[in-house]
Amino acid sequence: MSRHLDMNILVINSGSSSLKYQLFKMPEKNPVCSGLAERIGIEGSFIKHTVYIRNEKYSIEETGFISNHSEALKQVLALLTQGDYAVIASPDDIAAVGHRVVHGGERFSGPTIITDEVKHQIKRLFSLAPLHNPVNYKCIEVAEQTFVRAKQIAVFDTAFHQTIPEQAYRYAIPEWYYKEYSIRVYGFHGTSHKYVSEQAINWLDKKDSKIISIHLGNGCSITAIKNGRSIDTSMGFGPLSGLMMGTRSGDIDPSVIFHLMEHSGYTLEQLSTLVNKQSGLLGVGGSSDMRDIRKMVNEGDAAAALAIKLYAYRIRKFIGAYAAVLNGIDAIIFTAGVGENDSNMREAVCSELSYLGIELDLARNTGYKGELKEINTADSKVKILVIPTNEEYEIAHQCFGLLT
Ligand SMILES: Nc1ncnc2c1ncn2[C@@H]1O[C@H](COP(=O)(O)OP(=O)(O)O)[C@@H](O)[C@H]1O
Ligand SMILES: CC(=O)OP(=O)(O)O
Ligand SMILES: [Mg+2]
Repeated sequence: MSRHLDMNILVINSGSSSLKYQLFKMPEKNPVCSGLAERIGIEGSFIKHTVYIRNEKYSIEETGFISNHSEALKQVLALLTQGDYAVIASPDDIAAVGHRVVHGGERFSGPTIITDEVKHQIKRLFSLAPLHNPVNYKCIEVAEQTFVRAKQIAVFDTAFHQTIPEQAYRYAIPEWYYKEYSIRVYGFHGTSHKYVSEQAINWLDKKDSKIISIHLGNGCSITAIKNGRSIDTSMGFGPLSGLMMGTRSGDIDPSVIFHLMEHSGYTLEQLSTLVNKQSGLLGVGGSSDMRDIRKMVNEGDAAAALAIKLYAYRIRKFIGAYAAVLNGIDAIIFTAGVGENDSNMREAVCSELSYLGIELDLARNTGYKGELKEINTADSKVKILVIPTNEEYEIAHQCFGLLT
């Protein structure tokens, strides 16, 4: 199946629990191949690799525990270059590798060629995005060693949120902390919020648009988007605040941290582990994976049922807040692993939002086929859209723009 291609851009999207990749022959939107390594670091890891030839797709799945992202990436590279499902003859066939990098601080507002200095900046931000930047950095190093002739390009999750106004990005602490330590809201999942909101704007065919984009993956965030620009978002200084997530707590009163430090002798590292890795769905319900939680709920598990309630409640609360921030809503978007696939979660979120003009059509809420779908009733004032995110295509598109 091996074939030679020219302007190939390989995109690596390392999330907190998964590694996704797609290879594009730009400017074509359809990928040459795509894949996903899931449940990295937890039981039941697997890699699914799919090759697209004309209108057919051919997939293989490899199972076996994958302990970390660099191991996952090495397996991916073997799939790309060896065996029946290989799509490139040699690593030199890749012109550029686009890397999703989660935290770019205030410095990066667009795609950036990775130099030693850029790597230094990514490293400096490790402590602010501990589940992501170290993994993103590792993937850059593995890619540099493998694709020695390719340009390595970073596309930052924070870039889309650089339009957030001061009243939303500043915390109510003395300015000195902003000036000296750059403490402010940065916001994350920007590539995803940008991509899905652009699809929604096309769908609405409306010049002035007020959109709430809800990204529910392992990490979760919600963004208020006015006329295509992010004006507020639930994640802040790091990808920890806001919604409840797979293993992250989302919003938590900082007094809880002070209390645990003072009375239980927790170290900084233990506290970071608690709110980043032991909380969210995992901490409340017993698994970080929504599919497991759903199974547990079906088996009558009360903790898993509570986890779902908390998760949906927090999203509803933010929709209310962002309706106020935007002074109205034209559309809400559900995207990413949970947002796209979990119709029960969409139902739980949309229930009791009719005062905002959000009316879900239960029949349309099912049978999602991986394409943009409108799931509101005909009378609903607000469109409810399920839109598959495609961070990889967005990254390839931005890399292509930078190179050409
Ligand atoms: N069919 C499904 N029903 C419910 N949840 C799902 C389904 N498919 C995937 N998910 C959930 O999506 C989440 C992962 O989303 P994803 O966007 O891939 O995460 P990330 O990119 O942050 O690693 C997991 O919690 C997983 O359980
Ligand atoms: C920023 C973030 O939380 O990313 P992910 O959802 O991929 O973990
Ligand atoms: Mg993700």
